[in-house]
Amino acid sequence: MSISAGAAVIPLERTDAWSAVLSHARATGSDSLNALFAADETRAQSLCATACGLTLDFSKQRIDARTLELLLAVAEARDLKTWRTRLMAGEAINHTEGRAVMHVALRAPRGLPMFADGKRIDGDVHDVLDRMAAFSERVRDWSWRGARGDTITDVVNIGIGGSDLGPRMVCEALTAIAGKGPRAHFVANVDGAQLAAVLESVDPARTLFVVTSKTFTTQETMANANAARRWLVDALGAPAVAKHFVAVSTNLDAVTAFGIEPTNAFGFWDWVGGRYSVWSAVGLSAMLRVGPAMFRELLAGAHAMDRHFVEAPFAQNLPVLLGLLAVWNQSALGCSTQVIAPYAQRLVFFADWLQQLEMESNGKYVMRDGTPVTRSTPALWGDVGTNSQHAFFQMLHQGPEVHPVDFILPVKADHALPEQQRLLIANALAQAAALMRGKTADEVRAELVAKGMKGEALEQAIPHRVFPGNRPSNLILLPRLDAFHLGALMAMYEQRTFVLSVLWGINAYDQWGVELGKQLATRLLQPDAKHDPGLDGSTRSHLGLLG
Ligand SMILES: O=P(O)(O)OC[C@H]1O[C@](O)(CO)[C@@H](O)[C@@H]1O
Repeated sequence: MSISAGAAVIPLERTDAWSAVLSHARATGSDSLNALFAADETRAQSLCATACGLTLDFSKQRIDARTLELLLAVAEARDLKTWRTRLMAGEAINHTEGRAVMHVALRAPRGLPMFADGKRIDGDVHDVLDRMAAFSERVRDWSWRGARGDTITDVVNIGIGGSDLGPRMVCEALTAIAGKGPRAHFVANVDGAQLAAVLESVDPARTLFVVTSKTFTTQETMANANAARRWLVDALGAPAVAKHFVAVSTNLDAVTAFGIEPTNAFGFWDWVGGRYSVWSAVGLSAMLRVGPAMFRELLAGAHAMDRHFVEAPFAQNLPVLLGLLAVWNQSALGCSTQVIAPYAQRLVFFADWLQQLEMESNGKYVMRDGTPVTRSTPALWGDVGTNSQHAFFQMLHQGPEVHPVDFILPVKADHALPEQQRLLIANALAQAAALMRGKTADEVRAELVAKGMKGEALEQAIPHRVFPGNRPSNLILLPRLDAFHLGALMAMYEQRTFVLSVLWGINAYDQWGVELGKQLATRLLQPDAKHDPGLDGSTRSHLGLLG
């Protein structure tokens, strides 16, 4: 059953529910966060929700109880419940491609009936998972041998976008607690520097390449996979490909054409979007590194969050709250970007993963019915704390625009350096508090006078040291960065992206915007490109660079 593309979408900003939010915002707009906390010390408890072990403290958002009520009414008015039902039922909500969106089925427990476009899919999902697990065990227990009989010490994932960012992020996040396993390497960039560096560091006889590509046609991935195969064949001969290459794809014909045996191919389906695919066979490289048991824990955490998303009332529903707050910050407060600051070195690739998830999903100029969005969807960016405090936090504190921050903090560390964990936690809390409280000119003056400054020097110094404050943030706490809580965290953001798409009236599941550049790159590589009348003079003048 497909969703009608023609159904007119009313922009969020033109709905009565949103007008009510804005009227309230105008009436309370001058209330600072400091004043809101002074008036109600309990807001830290009342503006807080928990699920699957995660806590979302949103008391440092510029809202009061009434704002929240009105935002929840917006979710109702945008028919979020109906859309959620359509998503979970496997209807073809990706109407521009006529596809269901069923990454939730990839993490559902065995036996739970799941459907895509009316067809039951959970059996196929678990068949592939079981094959991945069996294969991973063989590599990890050293019964899988390379062409010369060697054990596999290194796994190289070749893929880009969703075929890279998810497994790379999960590997980085969980390797520290995963115990022994092959080393995992990730090659995404068509810049040969990345593949060359990896090939220099591994032994062909002990290396397994996992070519990961939903389409198996992506230019960068196929160029890297072909180069890796040439390198392997040069070292070990053509028959070695069968023992050193496996593939992950929905396009099994192309996999066979590449020369990878069907028994070494792990499939998935067109109802899995690339940026939502880490839960599928796309997670194979991560599973090889962390083991099937830990990978299944990741899936269990994500499934727990899916259940929470479906079952919890909106007022306590983490993805719903995050989506509403993001829309509030963007459309009511005019914030054009959203910052992600995980206070966990092991989440160093989290913002990268999330960027593709959010911006490839909701970075659209039209709504579902093809009419323009009324506001741009916010850019999302970030990096780990505390490093980012010494990079872009200056702008967050004193820049002219407000950029709301999600602070993500796993509380208990898995290393034996407790004092550093205390420092990390103190820094995360301090940054959120500083963004909110700011520092007034009077406070600065008092500090400088106490240091003996006076006169013109004092007056000139003051504005540079003032912090405007009143800058909103969420604090997201995980008890620990283990597979279950990582899965829950990722699924929470995936569902937040879905909520945003519903509030804005966008189809989050196509990505036509990546096509034009790809087409042009292919045209530029044609021998007669310099005669291509469709190319501008500037681009044509640089064609000589291609040699
Ligand atoms: O897995 P594939 O088909 O190689 O695609 C890689 C990536 O390219 C895109 O299609 C465009 O960037 C992403 O959606 C996808 O994750």
